[in-house]
Amino acid sequence: MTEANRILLGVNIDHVATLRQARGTRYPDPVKAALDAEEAGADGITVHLREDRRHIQDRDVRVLADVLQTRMNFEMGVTDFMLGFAEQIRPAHVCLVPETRQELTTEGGLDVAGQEARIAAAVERLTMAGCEVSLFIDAEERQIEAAMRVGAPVIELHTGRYADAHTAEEAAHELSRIRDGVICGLNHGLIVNAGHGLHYHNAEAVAAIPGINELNIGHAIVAHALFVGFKQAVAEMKALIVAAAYRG
Ligand SMILES: CC(=O)[C@@H](O)[C@H](O)COP(=O)(O)O
Ligand SMILES: NCC(=O)COP(=O)(O)O
Repeated sequence: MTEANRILLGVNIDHVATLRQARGTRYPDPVKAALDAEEAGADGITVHLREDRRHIQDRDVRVLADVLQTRMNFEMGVTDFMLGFAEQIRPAHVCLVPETRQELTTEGGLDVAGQEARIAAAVERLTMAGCEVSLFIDAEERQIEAAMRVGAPVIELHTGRYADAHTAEEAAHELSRIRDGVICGLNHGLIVNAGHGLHYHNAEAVAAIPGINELNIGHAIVAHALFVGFKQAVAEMKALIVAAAYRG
């Protein structure tokens, strides 16, 4: 395998915490899931500390920061509280995401082009704290160019529209938008990740896009883990995307 067809898997453990929060129990523990994921080949662990704390809690992030062997990708909305929290924790990666309280899940990409000064200030604060900042955006040229202007070295392209496509034509169209986004990001010197809604039947096509650096996948892995165990679920996803990237 060469640098050109290497792909990384970031495992999002939010929905292990969703199950715990549903009953207010101490289990299942997302920290245990993170450690199992690392043993099974995860290259990093993603957590989204939502403003409404529906899944991951502040303590989870603090404990993970102490115990992870790989690296944390900390997803957060652009708020003063979250910026201060990230400055304390100093995760290796911070991914800025849009957030509304009522949404079922993250619905679209961050509008970087529409709020460049605000995002640039956040990127600068986080960079000063030693975090590599990525922006979770739609695969649109104007958002990718804005990401570059605000100084973020990394973008994560939102694959939700591809994942939610109802027909093969729609999926092909959304996939080609992601492919164009990857090319555009690389041409602007950015590291390009992707994620959201990817599962065992749709991730390969995204992994096969040349130049993509990392896929962040959570819900599908946690769901599959119910039947095969967490390590096996992670190992299967890792094998699937690595093989797809290798085939190209
Ligand atoms: C930003 C993103 O795409 C994911 O982290 C997603 O937010 C997972 O958590 P939710 O299901 O709470 O949206
Ligand atoms: N940023 C996307 C992510 O971390 C995982 O999203 P999902 O696989 O839970 O939809």
